Amino acid sequence: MQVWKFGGTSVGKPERMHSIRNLITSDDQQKIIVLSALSGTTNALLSIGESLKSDQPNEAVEKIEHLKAHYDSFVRELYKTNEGLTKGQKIIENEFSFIRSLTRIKPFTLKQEKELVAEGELLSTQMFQAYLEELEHDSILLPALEFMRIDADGEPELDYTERKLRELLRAHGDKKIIVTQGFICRNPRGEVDNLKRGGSDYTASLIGGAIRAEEIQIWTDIDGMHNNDPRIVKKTFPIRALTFEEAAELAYFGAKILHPSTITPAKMFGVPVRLKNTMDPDAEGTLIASKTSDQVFKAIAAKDSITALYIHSLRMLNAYGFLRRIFEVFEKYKTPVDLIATSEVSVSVTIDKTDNLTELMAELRTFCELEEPDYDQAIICIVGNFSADQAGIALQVLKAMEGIPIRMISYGGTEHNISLLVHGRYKAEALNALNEGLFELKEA
Ligand SMILES: Nc1ncnc2c1ncn2[C@@H]1O[C@H](COP(=O)(O)OP(=O)(O)O)[C@@H](O)[C@H]1O
Ligand SMILES: N[C@@H](CC(=O)OP(=O)(O)O)C(=O)O
Repeated sequence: MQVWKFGGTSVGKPERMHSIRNLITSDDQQKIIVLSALSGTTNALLSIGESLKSDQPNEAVEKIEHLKAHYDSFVRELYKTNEGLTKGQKIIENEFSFIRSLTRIKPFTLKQEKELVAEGELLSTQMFQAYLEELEHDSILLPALEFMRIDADGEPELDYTERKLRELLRAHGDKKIIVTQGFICRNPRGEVDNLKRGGSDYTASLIGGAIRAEEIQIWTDIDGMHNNDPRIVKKTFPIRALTFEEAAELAYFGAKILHPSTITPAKMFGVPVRLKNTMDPDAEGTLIASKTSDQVFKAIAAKDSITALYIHSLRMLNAYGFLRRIFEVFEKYKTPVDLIATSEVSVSVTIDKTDNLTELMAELRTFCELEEPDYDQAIICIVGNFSADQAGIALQVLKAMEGIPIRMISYGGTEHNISLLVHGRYKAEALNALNEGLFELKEA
């Protein structure tokens, strides 16, 4: 069985839903179809939540009716028959009456916000499955809230998903097309929760891993993973093959096409991930698996809003145990460290989670000297084959970066990654300079 995920842009218009129906029914293979919310919906729901949090119910109601009008016209174009349309309208009435009911709950808490934001996927999947039913496709909707759960740390419980999905598929596994929601899940309290923004990719790979799928396909609006961020750099091109490790680095360091955690479950069970373009289904896309090409420079990504901490030992030279003590503090405050640069008496690290920064820094100050952190930094991550025996690789990178100030460099952590820390204001310049300096670009 394959798992296919369609993102917001792929379901964002009625004609796109028509196209994905053609895609998923073009062969006879059984598939699990994971859908995101219609593009713009998650942001619209979060904005309604903001109005409710700031106790502005009238503003929220206005936003709700505006969003509902969009869905009303969407279903008028989606369905072909009166029966289908009536079903679609009923789905919208039900879900919007729940959304309206949230405006009466005071105070509006995080629990309600999570319920509100889940409506995007609940709407898109019900509407799409009703459309499949209208066309008499052999399909069923499996509620993700019945098999997707996170633990107290927000980590998905893969064993639970595996067990629950096995039961559900035993009961409904004869259906050709099994539709489910991306992004949403339950938490240990049984409440509705989610896998964070862009989390539908993660849902697809968790399902793919849990059922040991033949392949996971992520369908979006571009022909695969590009060698650089196409939103910032003009001359980018798709990469045909990446290893799990390379793709994970790129996703973690900002390649928005994939949620940062997507690769983990796929890699764990060796399930290949293929990135495909809904607007151009014949384009080859990118295959993420165990093999790769031996090209030196493969791709670049950038991660924003990074904070750099500069930590100095009070004991100066030969201070063994110093690193352990520092990292225990990061562990205590559940703050992952991305880049590290060390000298004999100092360590510089970067973090992107800063919710405990004041406490973390206060604790470090009990045994270290700290400089003022640098905020608004960007990590530029270059992925490729950087064999330790090959000369000149770092030189090429630094040459391309000539004229752009670099704050930190990480080289040698693996043979596949070079990371640079620059101030956020140099991010676009760095991505463009590296694109020109490291790739042979064909004229468009
Ligand atoms: N390296 C990259 N390769 C391809 N796309 C990228 C890359 N970096 C950023 N993107 C952006 O990711 C977008 C697709 O991701 P996303 O908007 O989350 O899609 P979806 O709504 O289908 O989930 C593309 O339109 C592209 O602008
Ligand atoms: N709808 C959610 C989940 C998601 O993954 O969306 P998309 O596939 O459009 O990135 C979000 O906007 O975050």
